[in-house]
Amino acid sequence: MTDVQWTASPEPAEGPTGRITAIRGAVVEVRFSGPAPAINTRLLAGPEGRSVIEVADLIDGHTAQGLLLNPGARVALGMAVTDTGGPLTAPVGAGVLGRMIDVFGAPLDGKGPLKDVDYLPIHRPPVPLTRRRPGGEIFQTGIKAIDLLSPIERGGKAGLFGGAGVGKTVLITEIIHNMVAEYEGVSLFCGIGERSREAEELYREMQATGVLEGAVLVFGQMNESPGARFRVAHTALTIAEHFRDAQNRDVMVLIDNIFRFVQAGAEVSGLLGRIPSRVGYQPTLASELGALEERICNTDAGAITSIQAVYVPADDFTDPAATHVFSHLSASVALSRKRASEGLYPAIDPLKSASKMLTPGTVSDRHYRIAREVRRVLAEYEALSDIIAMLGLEELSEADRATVARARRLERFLTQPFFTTEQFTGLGGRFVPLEETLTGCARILSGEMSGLPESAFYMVGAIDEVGKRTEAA
Ligand SMILES: Nc1ncnc2c1ncn2[C@@H]1O[C@H](COP(=O)(O)OP(=O)(O)OP(=O)(O)O)[C@@H](O)[C@H]1O
Repeated sequence: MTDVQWTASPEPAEGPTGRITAIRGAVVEVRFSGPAPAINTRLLAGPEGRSVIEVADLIDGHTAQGLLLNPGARVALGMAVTDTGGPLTAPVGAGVLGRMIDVFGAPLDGKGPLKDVDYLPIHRPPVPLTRRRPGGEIFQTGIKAIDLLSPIERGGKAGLFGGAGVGKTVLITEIIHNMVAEYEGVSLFCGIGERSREAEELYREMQATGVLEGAVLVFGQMNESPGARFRVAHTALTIAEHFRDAQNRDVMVLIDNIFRFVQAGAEVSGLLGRIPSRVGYQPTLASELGALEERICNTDAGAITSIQAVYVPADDFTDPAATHVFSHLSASVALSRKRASEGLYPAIDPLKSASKMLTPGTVSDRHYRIAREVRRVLAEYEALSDIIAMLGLEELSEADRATVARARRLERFLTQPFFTTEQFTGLGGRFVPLEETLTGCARILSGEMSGLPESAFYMVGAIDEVGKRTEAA
């Protein structure tokens, strides 16, 4: 850990001191002569208080067990520990805009200390139900498959689910690209347990596209301690809540990857010697996730919209981490390995992706009808796929063949070149307004385009491009 780390938080109050009596990896036991500090209290140890410990358990009235949050810092038996009397704090206010910080609020961008910030505790109860406001509006992403089949709610929570390497990070970066520039609120990106390279790339890209000024980046990447990865989401949410509550602004919180939050919680639980629960996860999974997710909500002051990438271990969508995250969301976009292997990017599975916004009263009737029809045609195609594999297309009835023709064109039309993948696909990105996506799907569904080659529909933006492509060929 760097020197700036501990200077990021305000000066520790001169509180009661204790002594370290045991060290087990990142877990430290501290004995106080007076009463032990409360759970979640921040303790400081080592030279100039550089080692930050968060109290996790109380062993008896005088002894606390805590997690060392910065692994580079050294602690030793007998070392003095100061009780700061409060929890970890996060910097909030205009001074964090345009900055990249870590879980302690320390700058990671080399631009010097944060100015013009206050500090707030990172632990807060969720907003009571009476102060919450329902959403109801749709956020356009410009990504055809998402806008059509799992529209994202303004002030809602959306999850991008997928196994390793199916395109979660690419998709979330594209959403940032398409939405952040036009978004009038504050964007907050929280990186949890992913590669540091991705953090650096995102920072550079946001700087290059000029959206960094209205954004905050908070990182606890995979090289950080489990405690830091576990708490970084709380730091990020505290910053988001402050923009909402104190400045009445809308905030978009992008999290890559919420699974790593659950995973860090499992590591912390293991370090503290708690008995694991189903599939090795912590017994407190549901409450930990609930305490975090429930903080993301709308109030009269403003809306927090959140888009979260969710890693699905071994592509098993019944994994407890994935199902628990799923239960908090208003829209879920499932990425499929099969589609990725066929090059159908974004590899969104139209039948598994869903949104509670896709109901007649919320989206337009046209949107609802077309989305249902697209799903129906694709589901029929899937049901026919075994017969096609065994007997061939020729054995199908005329009506089924027409369905297959439409489904295969729809599948290709729902692919899209991304701005953020331009360097390696060589194709310019496309932002497709919802109306154009609907028109394209309606035309394919009507059968009027079944005469055109399937390849003409692959990696296009709006439907006019299909015609232009066939004319040029
Ligand atoms: N929309 C896309 N267009 C073209 N290629 C893509 C697209 N999405 C993903 N890919 C390919 O898939 C690779 C993996 O994508 P990405 O890193 O987003 O996956 P991930 O699901 O975040 O993986 P991990 O779980 O390992 O972080 C990319 O490097 C790229 O080659």
